[in-house]
Amino acid sequence: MFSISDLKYCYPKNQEDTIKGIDFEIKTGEIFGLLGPSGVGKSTTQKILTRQLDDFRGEIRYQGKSITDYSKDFYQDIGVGFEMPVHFSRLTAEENLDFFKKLYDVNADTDAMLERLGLYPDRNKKVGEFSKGMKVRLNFIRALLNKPRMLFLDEPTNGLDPKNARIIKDMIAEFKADGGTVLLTTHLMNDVEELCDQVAFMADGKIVEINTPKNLKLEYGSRQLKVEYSDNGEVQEASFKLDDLGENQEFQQIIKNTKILTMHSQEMTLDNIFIKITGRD
Ligand SMILES: Nc1ncnc2c1ncn2[C@@H]1O[C@H](COP(=O)(O)OP(=O)(O)OP(=O)(O)O)[C@@H](O)[C@H]1O
Repeated sequence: MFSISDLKYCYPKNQEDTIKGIDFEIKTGEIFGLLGPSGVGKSTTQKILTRQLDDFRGEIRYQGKSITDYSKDFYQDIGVGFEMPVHFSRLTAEENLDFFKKLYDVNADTDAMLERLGLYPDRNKKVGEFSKGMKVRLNFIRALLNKPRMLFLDEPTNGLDPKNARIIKDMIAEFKADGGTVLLTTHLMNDVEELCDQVAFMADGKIVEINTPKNLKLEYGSRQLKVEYSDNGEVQEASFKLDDLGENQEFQQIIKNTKILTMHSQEMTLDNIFIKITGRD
């Protein structure tokens, strides 16, 4: 759906490129996670792909055509959830949505979304009186109000309580199930693990790794087996490499002569992989 080749970008007042030649592809129907520590260029990449920043170098193709060859029809196709919710604070939630709906050919049922995200009772309240979490939820509805085919989300669950974060994640998964494609930026590795088909790690304006979450865990995981056993009434713990369990005498001895309490293969968490790849917490 999106194909990005050798993308570079320098902010007008900066000396150095913020995006330093990145390549990736987002396939139709997948959720692609763009990850990395603060300041590496994730939001800048999103802004370029959504055509908020021009003057990039390299090539960006959407549905096979360069994004610079699209006119306003490009915006009919995409939905964008900015990191910082931007609303008209003197208008009500409903007035905000009605305003933005007028910009599009097709409109979604926003009442149903307001209901689902618990905002329907407050739809006639001025957005200036909304809490941060309410603004984030309204922002998400705005991203979906034109029934987009491609959704750009920058930290969509930021500042939400677990219940509302759950609803947003369900809605993202449903969007994908209905054939939608998503570019997701987040710091929350649980969200990545749950939602993303592919992830790209950025560090200092470059992509340093692209893979599926599962492959990353296999590649970076320690592949250890942790065994908890009872030996003469005393609880003990031991870890073994999964790869040579068959030949490991100590492991064989524990299996034969002790009572096994628990046994778990140890996977690397995405949080640890993130730190390992990007070198930053
Ligand atoms: N308008 C701007 N003018 C100049 N430099 C900018 C501008 N916006 C962002 N930058 C710089 O570009 C770099 C990348 O910023 P960007 O917002 O893309 O990072 P990010 O990875 O999205 O970070 P975060 O996770 O904190 O949102 C940073 O060094 C930032 O200071």
